[in-house]
Amino acid sequence: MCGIVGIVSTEPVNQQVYDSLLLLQHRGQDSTGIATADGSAFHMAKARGQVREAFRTRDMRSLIGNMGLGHVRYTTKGAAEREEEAQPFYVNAPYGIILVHNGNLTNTRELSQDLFNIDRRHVNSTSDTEMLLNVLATELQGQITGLDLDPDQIFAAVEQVNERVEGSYAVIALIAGHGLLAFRDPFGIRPLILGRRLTAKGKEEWIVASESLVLENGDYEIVRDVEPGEAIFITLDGQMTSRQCAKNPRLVPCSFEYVYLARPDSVMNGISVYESRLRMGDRLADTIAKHMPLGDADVVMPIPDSSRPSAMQVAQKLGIEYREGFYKNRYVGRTFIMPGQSERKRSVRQKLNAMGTEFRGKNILIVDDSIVRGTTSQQIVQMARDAGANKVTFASAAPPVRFPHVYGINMPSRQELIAHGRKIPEIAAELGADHMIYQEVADLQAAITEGTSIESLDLSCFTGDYVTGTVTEEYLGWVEQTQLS
Ligand SMILES: O=P(O)(O)OC[C@H]1O[C@H](OP(=O)(O)OP(=O)(O)O)[C@H](O)[C@@H]1O
Ligand SMILES: NC(=O)CC[C@H](N)C(=O)O
Ligand SMILES: [Mg+2]
Repeated sequence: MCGIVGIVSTEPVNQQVYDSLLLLQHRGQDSTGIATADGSAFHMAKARGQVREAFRTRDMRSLIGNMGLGHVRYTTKGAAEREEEAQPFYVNAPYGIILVHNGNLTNTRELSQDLFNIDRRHVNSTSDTEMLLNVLATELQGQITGLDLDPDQIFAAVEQVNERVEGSYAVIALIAGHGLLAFRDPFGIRPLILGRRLTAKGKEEWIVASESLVLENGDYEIVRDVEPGEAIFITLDGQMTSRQCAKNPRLVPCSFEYVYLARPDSVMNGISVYESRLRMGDRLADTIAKHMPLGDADVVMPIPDSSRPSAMQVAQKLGIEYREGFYKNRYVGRTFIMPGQSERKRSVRQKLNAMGTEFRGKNILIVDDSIVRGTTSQQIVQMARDAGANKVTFASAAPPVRFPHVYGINMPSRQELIAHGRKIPEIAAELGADHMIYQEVADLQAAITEGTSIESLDLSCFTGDYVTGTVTEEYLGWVEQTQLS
């Protein structure tokens, strides 16, 4: 996942885009970029690292214009360390398009061949986003007849993009001299939400972003989530039109957003992330009660930050004291979304420290939101033991992650997943825990969708069922061989 934002205003947008990216920082830490449009001229600044360290005052000064977009990257395809693969990407024809993308395309092999052989386009990186941009540019080029561009032509181009591209994509693009285009894949796997506000002068401003907290923070009214398969076009003077551009749209949002990725204070597809985490805790407590004699835990402890709501709820439901025994260094970022296993491993130790008094002689029930590679949990169990814990039970608010996630989360190979090919007692042994308890898949689904009309979720990393057709055994093998770990 990455974080994206786009704004059409009547005033300069550079600071607003910057502020929005700061709020989306938890979605990507590898690199970041901002682009603005001033009339028909684009301005762009992108760099490796986090928002606060990437942009200088001189970058901000150069980002002039009343329409803009921004990106924070968590690499899933291409190289995390190469600055030229940071987003946004730009093509000069037709009109000039600049684009950001959250998601991951699963038919990049076919796309790169078609772009070269049929469309005669040169893609200068290994990024799937640059391919997506070139497909959009080709299709838009195919629609235009004269100098003008109308929304019908744009929507027809997005229809073609939806035909050619597979995987997950929430996209925002600026079309020079015309406006802002945003669209979401036919399954709405990755999030995108639309907001509006009036300026002091009574003019309408629009925003699209990955998460609702950005809208709330900027005092925007939440209009709605962009529908799966829907495209939205906002002209430079604030006229908004939208159209369904997919043949068979069906909402199948990514469950991992609710488990880990999104900020708890966001509402995504009408579901409060925080409340879904509380419900995960509720259901996990029932499973724990079934599998563990209650005397086996003196305290419930979260692994800060993401598991706090679920752990709190587990403690309350089981009537066990909630204690915070791990102190988190707030200056270390999220470890799971760091590129490279050695950095992730080192960061867990830097990030968390166990406070002896909370552990000595006690039976501890540790709750984390998810266990993926086991990088965090292995070290946590050891830290608990070193601090004098008696029994250590480890509970996960998500089911075992046994399959790669190919829709925008960097867990491409089965071998690196601690639960892959292991039974639960074997995972416990691997982590050094006395006992392990995982959320059931049906409970996770119910915890997220309860009280909504959402029928399906992307649960592929737990079940191995992929909603887009192209994810075959052969594809997964190819991803394992070629992608980052
Ligand atoms: O099994 P692993 O491969 O270690 O991955 C899972 C862990 O990584 C995440 O924490 P992270 O430190 O990224 O962020 P957080 O502070 O939001 O919990 C997640 O919350 C788990 O704790
Ligand atoms: N996590 C994401 O959304 C990543 C977007 C894109 N696939 C990239 O690697 O840059
Ligand atoms: Mg965590």
